[in-house]
Amino acid sequence: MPNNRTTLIAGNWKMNNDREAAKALAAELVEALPEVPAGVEVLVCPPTIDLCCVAHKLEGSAIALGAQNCYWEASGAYTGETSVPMLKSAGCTYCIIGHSERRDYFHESDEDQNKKAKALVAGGIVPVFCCGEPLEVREAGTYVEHVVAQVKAGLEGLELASADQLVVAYEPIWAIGTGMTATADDAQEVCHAVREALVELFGAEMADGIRVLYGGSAKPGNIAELVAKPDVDGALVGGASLKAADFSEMVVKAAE
Ligand SMILES: O=C(CO)COP(=O)(O)O
Repeated sequence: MPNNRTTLIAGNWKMNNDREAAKALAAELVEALPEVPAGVEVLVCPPTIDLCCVAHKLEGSAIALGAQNCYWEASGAYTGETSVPMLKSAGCTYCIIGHSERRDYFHESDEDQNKKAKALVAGGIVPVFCCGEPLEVREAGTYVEHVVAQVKAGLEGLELASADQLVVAYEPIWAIGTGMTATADDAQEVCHAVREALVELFGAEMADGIRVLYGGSAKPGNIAELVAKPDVDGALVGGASLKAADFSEMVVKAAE
């Protein structure tokens, strides 16, 4: 049965581009996507330092702005951190949390993600909550349990007034930046399990409206078959989001 979830194509620029390159990429995207196709929403997540200049370039466009990380306290002595109200005032409507790179390199826990998710929803920003298994868990065959446990730990106790207040992104770590995309069936299997976990957390009606994305070597050549799967509602794109031509092609293909 077709669902009424809007496909989300989100670019995670990670730690790439200086200020001028970030502005140029944003301007190229606005030019390439003067209108976003019906049924698709487009989001870019530049590095924190470039949020304001990219926001300026995106003004008046249909492309949304998101951050790559946040802290859960609103203000205070937290050197180097960025709060939810600060992101909001910079123009962000989304914020990625729990990316495997933050979990691995910066030792962020499920509990950290839970605090971030709650602070974001309370502050009116949509968390893009990432989950995904490393290669050894995939090979051991316990990846569904692994991802479901991350989802439950990261999102338990979160209070949602509507389904558009949360996005989940399934990103198998072995597929990130490796060129090894999960097959569309692999993506569907885990995205479906994620949705079942969301049913347990938030109830069936809410879970039916929450977008679940796939991420990991998503590109123009595989986006159509990924989003054709019933539980894959878009993609969180790394490398291919740094090229305006590739990213805009993905947006168009996701709409077809
Ligand atoms: O980590 C990712 C997006 O958050 C995926 O990165 P790639 O698309 O470069 O594999």
